[in-house]
Amino acid sequence: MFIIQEVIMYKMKMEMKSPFTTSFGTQYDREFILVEVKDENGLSGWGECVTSSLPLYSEEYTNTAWIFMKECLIPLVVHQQMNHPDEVFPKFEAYKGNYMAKSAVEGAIWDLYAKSKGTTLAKALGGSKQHIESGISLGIQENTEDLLQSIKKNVDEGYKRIKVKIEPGRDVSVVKEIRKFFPDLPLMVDANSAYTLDDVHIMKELDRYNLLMIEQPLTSGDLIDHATLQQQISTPICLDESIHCYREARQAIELGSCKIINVKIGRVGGLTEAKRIHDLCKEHGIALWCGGMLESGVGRAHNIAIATLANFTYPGDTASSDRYWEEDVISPLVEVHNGTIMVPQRPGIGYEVDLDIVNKYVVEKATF
Ligand SMILES: O=C(O)CCC(=O)c1ccccc1C(=O)O
Ligand SMILES: [Mg+2]
Repeated sequence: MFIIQEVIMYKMKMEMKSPFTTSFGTQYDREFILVEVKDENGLSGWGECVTSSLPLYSEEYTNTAWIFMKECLIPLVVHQQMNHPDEVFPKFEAYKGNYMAKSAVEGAIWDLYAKSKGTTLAKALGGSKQHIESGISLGIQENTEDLLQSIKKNVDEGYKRIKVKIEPGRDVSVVKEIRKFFPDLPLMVDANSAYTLDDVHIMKELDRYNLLMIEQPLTSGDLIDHATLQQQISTPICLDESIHCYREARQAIELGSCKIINVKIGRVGGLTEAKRIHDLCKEHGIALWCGGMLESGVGRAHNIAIATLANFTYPGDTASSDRYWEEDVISPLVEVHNGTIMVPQRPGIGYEVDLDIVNKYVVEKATF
C-alpha cells in the first residue's frame, strides 16, 4: 500500500535535432508534459504525456491534456491510498477519452510502485526480456536521395527494421526506389491515415514489394474499411491510430482489420491497458510491437519496459536518445547498439531523471 503525497506537472518544450514529417505535418519541436508523483518516503515516479502541440495525430494535444490532468485526474490520485497501479486506469475510466493524459499519470504511478518494490518496471509489468530490438521510423523527405542516405546510415548503425512514412504521391515510387538498393531490408511503411478505399490500387502495388507491414493506411475509425482492404492484399495491415483500447483491439481482431498492432502506451491510456491488449493479441496470434511518439527519455524508458513482454515480437520504433535530442532528460541516455537496447536493471524505469535538464526546458510547472 502506498500514498501519493505530491504530484508535479512540468510542461516542457524541447527542440528536435531534425524536423520529423508525416502525412499530417512537420514537427520541429515537442511540447509535452512530464508528471512526477512522490510517496511518503520521498521516492519519485515519472510519466510522460506524449501529446504534441496540435491535435494532428489525435484529438488530444498538450494544452488540453494539461487542463484535463489538473482538473480531472490529479484530484483522483493525490493523497490517495493505493495497493497496485492496476487500480488507476479503472478509476480514470470515470472520465471519457483523454488517454495520453491518463497514461502519463498512470505511468508515473507504475514507476513509483516498481521503485517502492525495488524492482524494474519491466519486471513489475511481467516482462522478462533482457534486451529489446530496435527499428527506426524515418519521416517523409523532400527527395528520395536523402531518404536512401538516411536508410543506409541507420542500417549501418544496426537498426533491425526501417519504417518510412508515406503519403499520396510519395508512396509506390519511393518504395520502388528503396527496394532497388535494399532488396532484402526489413522494410515497412506508415501512412498515418492518409488513404481511403479509393486507393486500393496503390495498396495493391505496395503489396508487390515484400513489406513487413503497412501501418495505418486508412482513417482511425475505419475498422470495417481496414478489414475490406486486408482481404485484398497479402501484406499485413498494422493498426496504430485505430486502436485506443482493449475493446477496439478485440473488434479489429474479430473483423480481420489487421494482422499486427502497434501499441503506444499513451494512445491506449496506459500500461495496464497496454498489458491487456498484449495478452489479448497473444491469445489470438496477433503480433505486436511498441510504437513511438518522439518521446523524451521518460516516455522512451516506459516503451522499453512494456516491450519486454513476450508478444512484442517485432522491433519497435524506440531509437536512441541522441537521434532526437541534443540533451535528453534522463541519465544514462537510451542507447541502441547493433539494433538492441539493454533493459536497465535499476528499479522503476531504470534511468535517473536529470532535474537540471528538466528545469532548463520547462515552460510551466504546477504542484499539487
Ligand atoms: O521515432 C518515433 O518515436 C516514432 C515516430 C512515428 O512514427 C510517429 C511520430 C509521431 C506521431 C506518430 C508516429 C507514428 O508512429 O505514426
Ligand atoms: Mg504510426
